[in-house]
Amino acid sequence: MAVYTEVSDEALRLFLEDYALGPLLAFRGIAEGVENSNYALKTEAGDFILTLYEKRVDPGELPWFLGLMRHLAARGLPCPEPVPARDGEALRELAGRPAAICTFLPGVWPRRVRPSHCEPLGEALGALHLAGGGFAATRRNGLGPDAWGTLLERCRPDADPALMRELDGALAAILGAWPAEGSLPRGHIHADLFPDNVFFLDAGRRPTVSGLIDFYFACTDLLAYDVAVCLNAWCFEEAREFNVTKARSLLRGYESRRPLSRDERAALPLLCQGAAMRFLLTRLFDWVNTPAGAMVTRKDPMEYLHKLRFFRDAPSAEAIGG
Ligand SMILES: Nc1ncnc2c1ncn2[C@@H]1O[C@H](COP(=O)(O)OP(=O)(O)O)[C@@H](O)[C@H]1O
Ligand SMILES: N[C@@H](CCOP(=O)(O)O)C(=O)O
Repeated sequence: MAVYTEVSDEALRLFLEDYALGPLLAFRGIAEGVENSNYALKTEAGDFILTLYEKRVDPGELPWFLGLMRHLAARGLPCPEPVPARDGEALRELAGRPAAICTFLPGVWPRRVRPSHCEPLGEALGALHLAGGGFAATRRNGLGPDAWGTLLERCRPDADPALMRELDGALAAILGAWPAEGSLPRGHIHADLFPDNVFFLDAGRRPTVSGLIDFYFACTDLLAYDVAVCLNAWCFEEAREFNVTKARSLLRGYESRRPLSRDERAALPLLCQGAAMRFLLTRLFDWVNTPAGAMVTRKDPMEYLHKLRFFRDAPSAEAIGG
């Protein structure tokens, strides 16, 4: 479910009067997604996505997200491009919510990740990091290492004490070893580049990336941390074993655009533990705080406990594909 705010035909008609997109041809709510309300929109000018930003997105940060997407799209990255209205403004209001229209991207996200998806994914991530280079404004990572301790405390009252003890130990080890400020390259990262945020056109044996979406966790942080997020999200099998072939393909693709430094490569097992901790904690928080009966599918935190343990025990960067 991801239509939290309904839009009436009349409200949409009035909203579209501000744009030069021609008459409306079709309009439907999109069931996928969890954060915002998304609608597919077709006008004489083509296909678009209308997003109404819901409570978890800070309206003050929307200009940064939309600005980054505009910057990346202008540099050829296949990401949604905010569409300005006649007055030049893309960020507007509809049904009492901040709202924007973005370009529609073709393709589908892979329900089952194959090794052949991982190299093009890595290339697209490397391209994103390079293209982000010229975007001057920065955004702090609100779900970075300095937020994990607070998140852990917020989970503690409702979580299993043995799990909390394990996470206390793991978090202390991760934070104690985390790369010092300035020691690894930084830039704009996606920070949530999971399979459901990457569209492919499945052209035979070599799928091609046709879209990168959902930039609403994007921020300015260690570039290699984004690689670590992808190693977590793309390189484990259903039965939870790590697939080093997928990891090597991902890194090969990434390095074809942006080679990792020796220090970045050496830091990968630690960054992967950090990324596993981040998704474990947000999932755990949502797990204990989602009211019974809410129309949202909760994601399994324990999947990330398993990944955290795997990366903690990895003997070297080579063991995880680096
Ligand atoms: N630019 C786009 N082009 C095509 N489809 C899109 C686009 N943006 C979003 N979608 C569709 O909307 C769904 C939810 O989008 P997403 O950004 O993941 O939502 P949320 O932020 O609520 O999790 C996607 O799975 C996709 O089907
Ligand atoms: N990728 C995160 C959850 C964020 O969901 P999204 O629909 O906004 O990508 C996770 O798997 O925990």
